[in-house]
Amino acid sequence: MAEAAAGKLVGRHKITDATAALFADSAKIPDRFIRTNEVQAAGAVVDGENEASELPVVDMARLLDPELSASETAKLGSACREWGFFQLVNHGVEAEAMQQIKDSVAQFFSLPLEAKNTVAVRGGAQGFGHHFSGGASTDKLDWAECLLLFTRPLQARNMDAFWPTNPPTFRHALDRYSAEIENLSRRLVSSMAADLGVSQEVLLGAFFGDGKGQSVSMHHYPPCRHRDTVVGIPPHTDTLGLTLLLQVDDTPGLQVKRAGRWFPVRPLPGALVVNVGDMLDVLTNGAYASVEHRVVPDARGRRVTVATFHEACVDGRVAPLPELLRGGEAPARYRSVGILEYHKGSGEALGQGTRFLDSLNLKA
Ligand SMILES: O=C(O)CCC(=O)C(=O)O
Ligand SMILES: [Fe+2]
Repeated sequence: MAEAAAGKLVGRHKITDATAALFADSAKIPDRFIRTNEVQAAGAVVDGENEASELPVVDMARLLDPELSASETAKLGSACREWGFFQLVNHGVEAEAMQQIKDSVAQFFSLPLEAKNTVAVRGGAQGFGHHFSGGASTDKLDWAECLLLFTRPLQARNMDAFWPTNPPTFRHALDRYSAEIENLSRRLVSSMAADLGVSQEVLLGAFFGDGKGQSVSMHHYPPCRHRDTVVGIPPHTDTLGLTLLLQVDDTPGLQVKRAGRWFPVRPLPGALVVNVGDMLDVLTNGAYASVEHRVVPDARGRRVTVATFHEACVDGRVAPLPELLRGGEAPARYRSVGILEYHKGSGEALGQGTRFLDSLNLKA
């Protein structure tokens, strides 16, 4: 949900003492958090026991193996087209880097509020606080705390203001994890280029060329005794290009929408959950789907996650890749938009509870 420019347009609230007390004991939920109507209107949840409801699984080791690569690339492509989501196993992120970021983020969220508020939001996108507020329920709050930080390009980091020094491992852990995830994303995007039949150089440049942004959004969803009345994160699509989600514990909560119903994601041990964001949907001219998802808090366990977002554009524009339009032979599904207008538009849309991608759709 995070994007660089949105904070200027849509506010993020600080976490208050009253909210911290509520998150520690959810016996009685105040009005500001009660969203029963929204929860009911969002639709039915599919029974997670049904095997057919499982998210596709993609194996990075197979993508890199010359003998297995072709079939695994096809699997990756169909996951991005059909679901917009998959679990990535054997991703190769160093085990120690994974453990460090998990421990550091979990420890940060366990601190008293006063310590967390040393890196509180200050009117912009970054820092510790609630999610972006706005949309259909402007006055309502999510059942979650969030620490959002810009990690790339390196000059976008505002370490003094927003990077915690408590726990002492935090900054190093995030720096290392950010680099690991960028490297992994490069490998994934290369395989996506192979699946799409477009130049690897162009797609890699779109994501990782000079100045391209990476941001990391860390979430803590406290348990809630009245989970059917509150919202962890409301239904949304990710406005940037590609998201890789690390689930720190095995508490479920993420749900993906498919054919009008919500499919719970059951975290595979050690896997990352990857999803297509709106920018990649536009770049692929709609071939890859940016799909709605949401988070429902658990009744008993807390849930901690680390979502890493990468933005993507070509020559400063978010537009279908010319290769996919085959010199005008294939109709463009989306109009082209400059990156600044894109960020501004998605920030405004978020505030109005609409989706900026829809305004780019030429077929709508
Ligand atoms: O925490 C999660 O499971 C999902 C987070 C998410 O969807 C987001 O930050 O955009
Ligand atoms: Fe998301």
